[in-house]
Amino acid sequence: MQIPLLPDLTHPALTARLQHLIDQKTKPLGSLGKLESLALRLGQILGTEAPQLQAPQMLVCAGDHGLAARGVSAFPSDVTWQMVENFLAGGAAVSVLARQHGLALTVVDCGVAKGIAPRETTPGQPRLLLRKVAAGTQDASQGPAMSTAQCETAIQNGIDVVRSLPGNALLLGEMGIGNTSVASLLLARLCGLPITECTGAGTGLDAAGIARKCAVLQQALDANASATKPLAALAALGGFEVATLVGTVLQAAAERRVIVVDGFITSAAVLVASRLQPWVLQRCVFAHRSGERAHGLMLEQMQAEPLLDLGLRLGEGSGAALAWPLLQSACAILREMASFEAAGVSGQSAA
Ligand SMILES: O=C(O)c1ccc[n+]([C@@H]2O[C@H](COP(=O)([O-])O)[C@@H](O)[C@H]2O)c1
Ligand SMILES: Cc1cc2nc[nH]c2cc1C
Repeated sequence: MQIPLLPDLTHPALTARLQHLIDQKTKPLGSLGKLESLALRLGQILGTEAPQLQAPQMLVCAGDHGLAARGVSAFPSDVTWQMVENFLAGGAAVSVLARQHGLALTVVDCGVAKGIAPRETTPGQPRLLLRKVAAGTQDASQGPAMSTAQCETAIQNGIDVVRSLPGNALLLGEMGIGNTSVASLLLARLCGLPITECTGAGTGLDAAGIARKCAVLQQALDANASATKPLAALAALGGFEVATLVGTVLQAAAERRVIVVDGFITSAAVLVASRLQPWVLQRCVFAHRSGERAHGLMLEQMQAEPLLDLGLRLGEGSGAALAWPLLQSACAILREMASFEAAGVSGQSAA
């Protein structure tokens, strides 16, 4: 496995030109709020004053977790494969939203416990890729969830999947019963935070359930105490879908694609990727702040400002899909909105 190298995208001349263009549009300075910083970022990522999003790809990575047997989720592991089938059949939230917004949907079996049967690819329909490293991870409360080799294979799978996809925008989603535990563990380990601050309800645990989850997660941290570096932490505490996502983030960032990050779990993958290659964050748009308690904390650790705050806590890429029209609008504003000069509108404020 070779971690892709990323150049720094900071380009003061382009940034200044983009900011000037945005400021000269027919509107009071700053009045389009976060859409303005979004437009600036998209221009920087795509390296142009006239950004155009092409062939957007929604990638949903799925995997199962040995930890789930310890009662850390409100749902059983079988829901992972059942939802994969639902994604492919077109009935899940992400299926509906991807259809609505014209996002090509690819579901990747990164390590679902049950065998997912291959199927024919029909153009315009959700696609299945089988990249299963193993049938679920080991129980991280007893030792490493993955071997180093398994973790590297999953990262490489993510790199290869992105290489095979067209377009210049990648929207990230995931599915895996137990994977809020993975995200909490990675946040605690990589940011040095107490597990109680990093742990929440996931699919719907009550207060007593969260307390039990915290106790199990503390055991996982203790059982993997020496795994402190990003890759070691990912192997010891992570999941196959999270490691695959790390690979997709690294590759998409290296190719200068726009990366639209969904919720708590996809953000955890970005956190790991950014510890391997800090410039990754320049290529990311954080779609929303999840209702999962520690997501705000995780975003703060990356100094990330999410676009939406709708109380979503579904995952699947649903928040990324919902934010997509904002990215399209930001590009259209940059490309099509008139300047004061072109429209003959007086650009001087009276004050
Ligand atoms: O994306 C989020 O912020 C998010 C927050 C809570 C739950 N989820 C989804 O719920 C599943 C994990 O929850 P849990 O309780 O099984 O750890 C997994 O399939 C995620 O897609 C996702
Ligand atoms: C039903 C269900 C759907 C999901 N989608 C993403 N995570 C999920 C978890 C559950 C339980």
